[in-house]
Amino acid sequence: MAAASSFSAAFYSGIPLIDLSAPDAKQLIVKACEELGFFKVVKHGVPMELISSLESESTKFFSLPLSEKQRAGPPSPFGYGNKQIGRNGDVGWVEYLLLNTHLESNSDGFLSMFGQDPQKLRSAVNDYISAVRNMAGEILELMAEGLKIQQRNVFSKLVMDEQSDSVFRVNHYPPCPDLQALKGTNMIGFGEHTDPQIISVLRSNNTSGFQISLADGNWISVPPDHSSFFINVGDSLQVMTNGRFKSVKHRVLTNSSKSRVSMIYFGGPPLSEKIAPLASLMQGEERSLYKEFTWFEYKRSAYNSRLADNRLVPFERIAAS
Ligand SMILES: C=C1C[C@]23C[C@@]1(O)CC[C@H]2[C@@]12CC[C@H](O)[C@@](C)(C(=O)O1)[C@H]2[C@@H]3C(=O)O
Ligand SMILES: O=C(O)CCC(=O)C(=O)O
Ligand SMILES: [Fe+2]
Repeated sequence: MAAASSFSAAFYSGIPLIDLSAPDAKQLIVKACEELGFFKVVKHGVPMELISSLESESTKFFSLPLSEKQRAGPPSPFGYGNKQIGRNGDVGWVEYLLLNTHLESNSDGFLSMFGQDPQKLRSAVNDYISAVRNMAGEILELMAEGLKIQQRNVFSKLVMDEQSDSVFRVNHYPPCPDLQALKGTNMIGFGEHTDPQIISVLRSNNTSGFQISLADGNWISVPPDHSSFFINVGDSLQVMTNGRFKSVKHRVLTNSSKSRVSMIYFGGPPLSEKIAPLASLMQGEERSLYKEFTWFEYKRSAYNSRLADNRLVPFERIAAS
């Protein structure tokens, strides 16, 4: 397993904090998406019981013997995975469940293998996804309003659509025993990458490890907060805003003594949806930085890439000289 090249950075105190109920939320969200592509959300309205219930059902699942968990894998692309991320050679100190948000679409009836009480995990996942999807929709509407786009559902309709190709993931990072031996070096739990979709909504327990990369290339550690959500701008939203919003590069480093459990909703558009910079956001002579593509085309290309690759390069327009 790879070690991160630097010591884990000190906690960063500059993460934008958005109170979803505040009147200035939309302007602050736009600023955060332009500067970092990342922010923390409080007063989000998602009941803590839903969050705790999913966390405890997931913890029960990950405590099962490996042989039982493996009955729900390997992820192809959905299912239980251990250390291998994607199918192109990436590895991390992590085990996970990767699910289609339309639970009935998950292959091979693997949902029925969800531990001792499959129904409980299944309904915890369903309730959680539906609450978080609504919150993502609300945030995407605030983004459109903050950008002064007339059609306030221009982004939200993509993830709220019945055909939306959204994904849900629960990651478990066990404490990393090799850490002591390596004295102060952190192993990679989940290697650096950007998320391909429109928006990612992350919630974790109180274990540190999540880092984002700033524009200057420095990595900063995000203080964990189990009662808040963290929002990542994904590649597709960067394209729709013609680069105005930044798809944030992030990674997870392991912890030597505590396990980390995170749950991430990746809000993606329907497969047939055409993704391109919105004409209404182009100012004056501004040129489109990206070629139009369907989400299906982007996804196919993304799933053939390595985690750390810049997946937008093949879709960039060459600037005219
Ligand atoms: C290495 C890979 C894993 C990934 C598919 C990919 O080929 C490149 C993008 C990766 C990523 C990152 C964000 C999400 O965790 C994810 C589910 C996604 O949509 O894109 C993963 C993919 C995965 O784990 O299958
Ligand atoms: O587990 C985490 O905290 C983040 C993982 C992540 O970035 C991902 O699954 O795409
Ligand atoms: Fe990610």
